[in-house]
Amino acid sequence: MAIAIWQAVREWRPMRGSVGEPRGRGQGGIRWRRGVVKTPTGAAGLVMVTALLVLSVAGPVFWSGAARAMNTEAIMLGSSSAHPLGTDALGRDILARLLVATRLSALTAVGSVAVGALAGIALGSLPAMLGRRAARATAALIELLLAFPPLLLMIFLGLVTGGGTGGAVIAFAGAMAPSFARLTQTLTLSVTRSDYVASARMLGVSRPRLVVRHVLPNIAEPLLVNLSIAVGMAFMAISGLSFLGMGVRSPDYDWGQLLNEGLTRIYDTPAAALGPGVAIVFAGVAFQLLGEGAIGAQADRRPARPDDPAPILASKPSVAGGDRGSATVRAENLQVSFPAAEGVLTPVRGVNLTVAPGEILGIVGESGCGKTLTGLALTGLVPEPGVVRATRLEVLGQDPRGLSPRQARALLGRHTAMVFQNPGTAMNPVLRVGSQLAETAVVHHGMSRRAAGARAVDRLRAAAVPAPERRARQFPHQLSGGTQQRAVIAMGLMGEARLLIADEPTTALDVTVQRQVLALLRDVNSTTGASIVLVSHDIAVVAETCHRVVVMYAGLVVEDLPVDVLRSGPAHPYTRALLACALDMTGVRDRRLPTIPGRPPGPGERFPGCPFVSRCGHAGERCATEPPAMEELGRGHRVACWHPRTGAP
Ligand SMILES: Nc1ncnc2c1ncn2[C@@H]1O[C@H](COP(=O)(O)OP(=O)(O)OP(=O)(O)O)[C@@H](O)[C@H]1O
Repeated sequence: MAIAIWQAVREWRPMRGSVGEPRGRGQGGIRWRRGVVKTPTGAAGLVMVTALLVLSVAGPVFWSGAARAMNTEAIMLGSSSAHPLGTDALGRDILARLLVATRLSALTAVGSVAVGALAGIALGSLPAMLGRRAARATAALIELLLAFPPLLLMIFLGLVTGGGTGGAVIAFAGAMAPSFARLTQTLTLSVTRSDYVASARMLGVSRPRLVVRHVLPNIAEPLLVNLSIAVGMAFMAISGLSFLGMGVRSPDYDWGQLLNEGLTRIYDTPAAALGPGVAIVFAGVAFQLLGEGAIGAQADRRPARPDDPAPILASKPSVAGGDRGSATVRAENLQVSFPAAEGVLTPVRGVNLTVAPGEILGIVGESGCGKTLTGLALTGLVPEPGVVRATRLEVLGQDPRGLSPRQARALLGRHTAMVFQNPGTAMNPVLRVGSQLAETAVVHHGMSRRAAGARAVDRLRAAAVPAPERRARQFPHQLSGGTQQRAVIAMGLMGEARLLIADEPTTALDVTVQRQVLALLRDVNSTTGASIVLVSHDIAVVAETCHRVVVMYAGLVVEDLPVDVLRSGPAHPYTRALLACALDMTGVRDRRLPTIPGRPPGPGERFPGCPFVSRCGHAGERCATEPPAMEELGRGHRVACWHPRTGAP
């Protein structure tokens, strides 16, 4: 039994779960619970835990009479149909006592975990609430407590408290609290680095409130999983203490005490020891399975590996210094629809895309394929009465659809910048360029007008605007198109932009200025580490600027590929046709420019198979009837085509 306690306490290793992913309140929990039931281990654990719960409630109600009834004529009887586990030294039925003891065993296990977890969570959260020095001292205290072997700590606490039921509870709680404190500290740290917490902090939320409202709800899932496993361990450990005489004492009794009594007659009546032993193992396994099931459910909720983009750039530290591991943008089954006289129009029919930190993603496709609306949906700017739906939509860790105006300002205003096609309309014509830029810093960063003005000039310089001091004093119409676009990009740089969405930023510019603006975007990306989504109908522009390209057709992504694969040979006939149509300035000048015959389906049209079928030279029967699923071709290259091509276009 001592070995069992040792293993129970020693094997208690808190497991980390997924954190920092803000979910719609309640929804994540429901999916989590459903996930637990769906996994075989989780379902088995749930059934076993429910059985234990029922027994701990019903046991004392139905069997306490039998458990108490002494019978001097039935002392120390062996197993029989009347007493399956035999009787004890006072002639009491051991099975009845075992069933009755379920309640106390469960109460002590759950109670000790509750006390230990509360103490651990409180201690582990302190570093995030306190000032730097106090936080360091708390972290050191956690380290110190962790240095004590949990078994020794438990026995020590058991002895100090004088044993008994309360002593056993405190002993196990004290042994597990340091591990829980460490777990909470680690999880809290990862969440406090995320942008939504940074935003809340910048908005003046106090540290304790930050932890209670923003951090703890986001780490609740992994904590709960570990709690479940800890309860299983507690059953074994506290039974072990009782077995050793350091836990529950007469006249109370739990499974450990019954095991102790049974073990003295293991050779005569093995069932008397076997019964409590099986009960302890059953409870331990039940909570362990439930915890494992919850871990499985968490893992299932994470996106499948192939959907994760292969990072093309090493992730640069973002300006905001935030959640570096996660994607800047993640959209799954993104749809944008508009009510219309002829029914609902859905120009964006189910886009999946991910933008990694520091990545430049190009969205390319013919006019009307839904590129702009996709970009607008990411920034919460889809015009009324447009409806945005998505299985998952995250921009810098938050769903732009669920944000209050204040939150949207904090997220989109500070960390996201939009560069529009027409720089002339992107700036207020009656305000000087410098004061427009400064406005952003005053509103979002509370800068003084003077400091904001100085920053505006600095940012104009960073965006390679010539004579920035003079330009800052001018009105937008006094600037050339290229300089206007630079000024708009500079406006995006006023905050701590981690995501720049540039929608056809060079379409209104001549070729020379176009190249300069694209070079500036690449520059911004490499110097600030900001991710960029570049929307363009021009595949040559995208190929020149981006790390990765998403090709859209009729509101769907038909190909998602690294730019070198785009150059060497994309797989979708549509992408290949787009490339073939691209203007080649070095090519033969009198060559007739190829076009793609036909037109894409409109936003109100339905198609049972591939949307490109009517224009594709390689289409087969299946293409007209069955929509092709996105297939992984390796190296982050995915294509939705029944007949993907290979080789140079
Ligand atoms: N407010 C709106 N109401 C109804 N339909 C709209 C609205 N905005 C866009 N659409 C339709 O959605 C479709 C996709 O528009 P979107 O601007 O996203 O395409 P795009 O690929 O960016 O094209 P372009 O290159 O011409 O800008 C178009 O057919 C357009 O008519």
